Amino acid sequence: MSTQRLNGTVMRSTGSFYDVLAPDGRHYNCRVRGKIRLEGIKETNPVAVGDHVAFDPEHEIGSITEILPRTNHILRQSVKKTGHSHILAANVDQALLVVTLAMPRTSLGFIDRFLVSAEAFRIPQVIVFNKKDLLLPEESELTQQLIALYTSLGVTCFSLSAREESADAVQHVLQNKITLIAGHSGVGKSTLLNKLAPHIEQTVGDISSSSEKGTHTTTFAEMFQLDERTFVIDTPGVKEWGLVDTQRQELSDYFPEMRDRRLDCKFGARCIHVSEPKCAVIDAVQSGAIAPSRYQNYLGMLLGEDNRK
Ligand SMILES: Nc1nc2c(ncn2[C@@H]2O[C@H](COP(=O)(O)OP(=O)(O)OP(=O)(O)O)[C@@H](O)[C@H]2O)c(=O)[nH]1
Ligand SMILES: [Zn+2]
Repeated sequence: MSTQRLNGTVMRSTGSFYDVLAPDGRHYNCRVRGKIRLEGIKETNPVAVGDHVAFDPEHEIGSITEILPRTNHILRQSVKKTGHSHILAANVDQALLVVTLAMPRTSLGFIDRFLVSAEAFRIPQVIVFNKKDLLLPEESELTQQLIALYTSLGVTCFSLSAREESADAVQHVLQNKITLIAGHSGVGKSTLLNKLAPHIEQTVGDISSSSEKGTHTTTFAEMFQLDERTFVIDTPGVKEWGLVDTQRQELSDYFPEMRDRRLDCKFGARCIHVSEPKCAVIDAVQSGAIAPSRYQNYLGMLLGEDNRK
C-alpha cells in the first residue's frame, strides 16, 4: 500500500513512538523506520519534540523518514559525561521560566543557570515571577528589583498570581511562537499552563489513550497547541538543560552584561574575570554596574560550584 508522504510536527515522544501533528490537524502515531542521522549529532534517530519531520502515514503506525532542517535544538543535561546527549526539544523560539520568591522559593543561582543555558543556545528568555499574592513586602520589593535587573539584560519579565489573575499578558508574548516552559516543581507551572490553555488536560488525555497507555513519559518534553500557530513545550521532570560544551573563557559570553565589557579587559578574550589585573568586568562589579548576584553566580558556574537548587 503506498500513501502520500506528509510533513508534520513532533508533539510528544516516548523515545520509540512519536505523536506527529499533520497540517490538517490530525495526530499520527509514528516510529522511525531505518536510520536517520543529523550532521554534528552522535545520536542515531535524534527525533525530538518540536521537530518538523516527513513521514509515511501508512499502516496503523506511521514511519518518520526524515528530520527537516532545524532552527536550533536544546540538549538535556546528561547525568554522566558519557558523550551521549539527549535532545530535549527542537525549533524553540523562546524559553519561559516560572519562578517564585514565595515558597518553594527559586534561587537566583537556578535562574541564572537557566538564562545562561538559553543564551548559549541563542534562545530568548521570559521569566514569570509567580505567586504575587503570597509575597511579603520585602519579597515584593526584591521581585521588582529582579525584574528591573533581568529586563535590563533583555529578558521579558512578568509578575503574576497565576492562581488569582488572568495570564493575558503572558499569552501575548507566546503568540505565534514555540515556547519551552520550565520551572521547579510547585512554583505554579501547571496553574499557569491551565490559565493559558484550559483545554490542555483534555488534549493530554486524548493522546495517551490513543497511543501507549501506562508508558512513563514524564522525563520527555511534550508540546501543546494553544492555537494554530502557538505552541508550548512542557518539560516535566527536567531540572536542567545541558550546557553546550563551554570553554571557561566562553562562559562570560552568555552573561550579556559581561559580554559587552570583556573586550575592555586587559587580557581581552582570555580574561575569565576572577583576579586578573585591569579587568573591566571586576571594575563593573565594584562600581555597581554589574549586579553582585550575577557575578557570584558567574563565579559559581565557572568554578563548578553546585548552585543548582
Ligand atoms: N497563592 C498562590 N498559589 C499558587 C499560585 N500559583 C500556583 N499556586 C499553587 O501552588 C501549588 C503548586 O502549583 P502547580 O501549578 O501544581 O505547580 P507546578 O509548578 O506545576 O508543580 P508540579 O505540578 O509539581 O510540577 C498549587 O497548590 C497551586 O494552587 C499563585 O499565583 N498564588
Ligand atoms: Zn575580565
